[in-house]
Amino acid sequence: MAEKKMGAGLRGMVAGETALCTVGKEGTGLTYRGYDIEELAEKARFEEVAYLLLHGKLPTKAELDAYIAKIKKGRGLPQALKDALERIPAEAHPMDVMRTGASMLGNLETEAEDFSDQDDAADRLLAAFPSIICYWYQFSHHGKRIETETDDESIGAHFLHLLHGKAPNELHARVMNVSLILYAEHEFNASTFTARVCASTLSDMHSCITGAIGSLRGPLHGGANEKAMALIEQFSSAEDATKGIHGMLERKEKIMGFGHAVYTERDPRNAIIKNWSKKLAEEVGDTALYPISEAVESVMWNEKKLFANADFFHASAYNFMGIPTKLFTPIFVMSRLTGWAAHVKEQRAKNRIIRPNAEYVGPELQSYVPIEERS
Ligand SMILES: CC(=O)SCCNC(=O)CCNC(=O)[C@H](O)C(C)(C)COP(=O)(O)OP(=O)(O)OC[C@H]1O[C@@H](n2cnc3c(N)ncnc32)[C@H](O)[C@@H]1OP(=O)(O)O
Ligand SMILES: O=C([O-])CC(=O)C(=O)O
Repeated sequence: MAEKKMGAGLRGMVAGETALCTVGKEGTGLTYRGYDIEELAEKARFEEVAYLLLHGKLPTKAELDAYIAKIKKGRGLPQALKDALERIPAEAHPMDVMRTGASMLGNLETEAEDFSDQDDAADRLLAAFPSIICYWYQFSHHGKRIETETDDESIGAHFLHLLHGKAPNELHARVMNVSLILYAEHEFNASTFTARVCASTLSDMHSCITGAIGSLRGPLHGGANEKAMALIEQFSSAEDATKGIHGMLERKEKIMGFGHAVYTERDPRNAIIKNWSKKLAEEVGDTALYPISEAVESVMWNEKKLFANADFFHASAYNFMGIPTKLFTPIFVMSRLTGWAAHVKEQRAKNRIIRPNAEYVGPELQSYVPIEERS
């Protein structure tokens, strides 16, 4: 019997099982272990969601307190890692810094071969990522060697504190919390699939995460939030954006932060982050970025029936909190680490090496030609 031909990009193919997440059920849904994203974004702390993904259930109060204490303890960086970060130039892309940080930590705190400390490896990366990116950023851009151990209760506040040198206000801490929840998990997206393929060879946690960071970096995936910012910044007003996007569509250019491989009607994360972006716009008195973003959204829907994905309104939201554009995708890493590591654990628990086939489209069998006879 002929094998079923794969769709381009494996679109629509079921490539394995997961108990972690449903994406696009009935066109729009998103749940983490059965909990709806809208409810999690409204009521939960990111640390609870991390625990839910990594440990299979929402934590009790005592479990959450212990988990937060563990994360706080993991914020310090080994000297060898700081030395490595100090050698990375300011011009480097921060996603490359994240990739190096994960990999270097794997050299210094290698996971046990039997994976008995896989939870510790994941929790350490969760705690250390904000420290890694901010240590590098502050050293390379401002010549400062910062102390990365803060007393902030949340991972989002810890990041903003290290970035701005002071604890964030309540609104900013809340938006970071929501943002980290929204980005935490998304089934078999490209970066998570990368992590699972790596895990299926029985490789170590740090290799899986390092590979996943590489996949997330691309502009068709996590890198889209930075590209969305660059797009919005091109325009001076909502009218200018409307005209500009029409022109881009006529020229068949891709509009970053729109479309999705799975959702067909809307990305449920968009309305949530858009709402918070609006609140931030009011806080800073913005009269440009938010209306421009809405204008882009409206043209994309009216002209192409393409909706904003999770990345689009994250751009303005992060900008309003004073986060440099090039640090946008590293925030995605700080969050998605939880989904990646949970998938690594899930893959390991019921493993078979992931090794699909390819349809061969190359030349027929041919004879080797000695080099002196080749034209
Ligand atoms: C958190 C995340 O990772 S979400 C995704 C972030 N990425 C982006 O925002 C990048 C921009 N978007 C895209 O490139 C795509 O929509 C993807 C990568 C997200 C999904 O890709 P696919 O599932 O392959 O969608 P596909 O490319 O088949 O889109 C269908 C049609 O819509 C068009 N389209 C899709 N997205 C866009 C877009 N952002 N701008 C303009 N046209 C688009 C395609 O060109 C295609 O048109 P065609 O049939 O005439 O060729
Ligand atoms: O699911 C995808 O393909 C991309 C995405 O939205 C995510 O990873 O959050």
